[in-house]
Amino acid sequence: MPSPLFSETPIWKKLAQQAQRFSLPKMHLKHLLRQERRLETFSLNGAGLFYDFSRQRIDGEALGHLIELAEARDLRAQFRAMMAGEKVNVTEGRAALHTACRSFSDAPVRADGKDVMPAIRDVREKIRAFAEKIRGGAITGSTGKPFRHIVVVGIGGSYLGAQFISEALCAFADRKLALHYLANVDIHNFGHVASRIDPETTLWVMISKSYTTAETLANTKQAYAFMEEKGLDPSKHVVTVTSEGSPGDDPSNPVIDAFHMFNFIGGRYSVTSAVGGVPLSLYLGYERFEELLRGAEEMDQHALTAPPEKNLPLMAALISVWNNNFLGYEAHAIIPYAEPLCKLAPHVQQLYMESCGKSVTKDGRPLDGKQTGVIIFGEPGTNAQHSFFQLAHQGRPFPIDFIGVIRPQYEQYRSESKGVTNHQELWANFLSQPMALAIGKDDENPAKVFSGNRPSSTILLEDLSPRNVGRLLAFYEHRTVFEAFIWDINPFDQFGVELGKVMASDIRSEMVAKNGDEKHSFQGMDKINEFYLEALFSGEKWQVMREG
Ligand SMILES: O=P(O)(O)OC[C@H]1O[C@](O)(CO)[C@@H](O)[C@@H]1O
Repeated sequence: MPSPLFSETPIWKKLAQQAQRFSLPKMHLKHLLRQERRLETFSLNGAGLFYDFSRQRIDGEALGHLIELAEARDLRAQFRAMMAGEKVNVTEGRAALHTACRSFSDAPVRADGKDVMPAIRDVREKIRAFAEKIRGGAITGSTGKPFRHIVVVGIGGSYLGAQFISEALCAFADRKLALHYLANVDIHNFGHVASRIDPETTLWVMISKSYTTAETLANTKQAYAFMEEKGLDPSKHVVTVTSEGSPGDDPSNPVIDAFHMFNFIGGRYSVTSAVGGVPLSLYLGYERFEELLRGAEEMDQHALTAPPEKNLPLMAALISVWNNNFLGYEAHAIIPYAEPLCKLAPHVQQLYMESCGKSVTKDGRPLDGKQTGVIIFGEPGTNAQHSFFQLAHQGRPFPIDFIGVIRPQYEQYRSESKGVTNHQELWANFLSQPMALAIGKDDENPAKVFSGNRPSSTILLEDLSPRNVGRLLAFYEHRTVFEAFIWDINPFDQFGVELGKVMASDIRSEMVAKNGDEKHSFQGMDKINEFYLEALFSGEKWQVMREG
């Protein structure tokens, strides 16, 4: 029996009624914030994170109904099924076992009846040994020099997670190693990287689960041509991370080493597999990668075992659904007041928008667009304050996650300006922004009125250690899947990326024909694309446009 559509459940109706109360002036956040014990009532501690939702447009009654929602949709049972290896990715007939990647327990985890843990432990061990050899100089490039540059080639889930973590933890990185990312097929990305590396001391890490992704294959070819042009032997400069049996898992194409990821791990959930493990262990050392895994494991266990009213990612999912489906916000910003988390928002953007950007339930029943994910974006504070916060304060409202860190990674720099350290200045803003958004301000001049009543949550970490970053990573992963479980959508497939790829393939065929025969005509294509292809190949139409 499929579960009823969320919008047809009694709890949906109750929540919709609750939401109406929040349009009353007395429910403005400036009043709600005066409630006694507001912070204590609407905040949680768990797995090393503090999650404060006291500045959300919520009260005890609405919260009670949200907890009821968690029970009505059986969220923890769905999460348990995911962690136990059931085929929760129903449209692709697969398990979603990213949590197994960071399990250090002796308990088996079965997918298709087979314990996946031995293979996962083997990969971890292989990563540890490999990273030690590269970092210690036991494996060198083809001219015998130790590696000093790592170029990670991959896109989407085979890139964004590693980039988020490597930025977050770069204070711990080996100073002798520079890390570069080559994701975009745009030749500017390659040119930029090529101009910053020393080819002889460069290790290329090719990451692709499928090894069919056009951008990654094009960049891999470019890298091979570059190495050969420099007289280097690619087999001594390349390592691959891919699925067993993929086109890249090819023994006839020798590489220094090959690491497997598994089909039960989705790209955007793969940073704790070899996808993140190889580049992060090279850059930070395996021990730090393992600390990250242990932090993620703590959050996994918390999400699995804590009851809904104490469960951080589950509560964050409930709040997000409340904001989206019942209060009508269509976007959500992630604003870390911590520069090392500068790539958190792009990572969560893919994680969440690829997972929750769906239009049907997991068994194919149509949903209206308002019943699935919102638009995620973000930038670190205080930079965000000087770019788009004008709109956040006086334009269209959107909920925000403010993320703060008590102790910075660089505690040694303590000079003061206006009587405070840089970190204290950062905190003054980190504290003022959610308050200003919530409370607002009246003014005789309408242009200076702040309507307030703009919701936000605050997430606090003690520091940016690998363990805490792992906890944060898993918090957002679980928040994402809990939301999907509420809507009954599949957060593990991504058919929405296919149509554009197919169309690109048709256009590519036209380009191939033109490259082979300059007389090839684009006539017969749709008129708009004909125009652009003419512009690309001849420049004439562009000329016409400029003259016109
Ligand atoms: O690891 P691959 O197979 O190269 O895929 C890269 C990315 O492309 C996507 O399929 C979407 O375009 C992502 O889901 C995936 O992470």
